[in-house]
Amino acid sequence: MTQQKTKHYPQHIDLEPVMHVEGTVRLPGSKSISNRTLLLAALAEGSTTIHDLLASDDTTVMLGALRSLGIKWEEIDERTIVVHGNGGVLPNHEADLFMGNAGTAIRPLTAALAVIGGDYTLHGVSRMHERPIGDLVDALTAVGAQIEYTGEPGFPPLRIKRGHIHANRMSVRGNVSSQFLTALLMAAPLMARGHAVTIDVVGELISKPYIEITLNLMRRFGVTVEQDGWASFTVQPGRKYASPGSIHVEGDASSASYFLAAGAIGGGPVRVEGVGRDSIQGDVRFADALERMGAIIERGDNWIEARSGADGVLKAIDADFNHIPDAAMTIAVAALYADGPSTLRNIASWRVKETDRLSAMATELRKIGATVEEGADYLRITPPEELAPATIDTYDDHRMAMCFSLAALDGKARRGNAMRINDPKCVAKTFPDYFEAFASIARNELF
Ligand SMILES: O=C(O)C1=C[C@@H](OP(=O)(O)O)[C@@H](O)[C@H](O)C1
Ligand SMILES: C=C(OP(=O)(O)O)C(=O)O
Repeated sequence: MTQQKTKHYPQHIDLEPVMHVEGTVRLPGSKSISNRTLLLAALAEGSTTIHDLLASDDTTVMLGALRSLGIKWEEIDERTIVVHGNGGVLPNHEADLFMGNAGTAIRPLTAALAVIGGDYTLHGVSRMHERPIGDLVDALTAVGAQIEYTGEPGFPPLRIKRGHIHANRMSVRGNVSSQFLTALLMAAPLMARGHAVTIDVVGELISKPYIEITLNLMRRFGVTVEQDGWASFTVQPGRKYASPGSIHVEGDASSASYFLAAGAIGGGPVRVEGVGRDSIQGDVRFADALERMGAIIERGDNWIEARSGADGVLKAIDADFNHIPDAAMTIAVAALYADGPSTLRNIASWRVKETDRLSAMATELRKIGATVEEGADYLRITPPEELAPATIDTYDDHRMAMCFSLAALDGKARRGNAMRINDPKCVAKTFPDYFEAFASIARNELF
């Protein structure tokens, strides 16, 4: 019943040093677009054919949840799914939903289920039970939702019952995760029955480009949100989701970052296909950061290409990465090849993702010889004279595994090394075939 095919991974992968990278990679579908599209299609009137949907752990849990809720969908082929929307009504009023570690599944579903009402339990892997959800639950309970914590207050698991929602105006904090605002926005048309619903953001809003993805996809499903800067968002009464008929999922711009960085470090050109200059994903701006580091970037409608600059040495960077928290992890590893210390600022949200990424990143970069200063919300990375071979722990975090594969690359300033990546199966969260794709751009045997 799940879409993702089971794949077998070894306990660790040993990467040989890579002398040169070059080639083209077709990206898997965007996780952020896939999971939003699945939920919007389920809530819409009519059937939606979704092309190039991501097949990974995060979409598998969303598809499984929709099926448990009584939403019908079928797989046409490996990359195409048809979801039969049920117009904002869920056939099953009771369900136990396993959400893995997918923030893009549990947060939007919590809001939608709390508004629709029923008897639902949402839980996930142990790390999911340490990832905050209190700001979203507070926003929903303040307008009449019934949500209980069955474990630690502020964290999943959750039990959602039928509440009495009266939401003309609601507010949510935006400084821990933008996914809470995304969740409320996607549920807002279900609340805007006979009156408008305004959502005010309290304090700072992080990861803003992800809100743009949400608004863009809601618009494609027929609901326009009125926006007052980043401070408040209004859905007018009577707006309902309607299927656009068919929708195409862009390639994942965060997944693109590993290949673009590879091209920038290891010669290139490396081209990614599936995202381009018109992408709706903020993470395409990762290419701008690489450009600042001296890489040569070219962009087409549906592709981006990176290669090393004229002297081949990456320039150190000091920048705010709040807008691209996921792709910024790739910059942290690219910084190993830079001509001086790099500073990644305003990335406190790293602490509450798949692992505490500030701490994990600092620990693993040090194994390769870097000097790392770990602040509350920043990392300062000074590359070593020479990179050391290392065994990298991945903390059940797909991005740790994917980023650190880059340290096998030969750069102009520093040579790559044999890298052992422990527990490579964690890449299945968003990119089950990552290591095959990485091997396809290595111009010597990788394994
Ligand atoms: O809405 C989304 O699709 C996402 C938002 C970001 O999370 P935060 O808003 O928690 O930073 C990002 O890190 C995550 O991978 C996907
Ligand atoms: C933070 C991430 O995931 P999630 O959608 O679970 O928040 C991520 O993919 O880097």
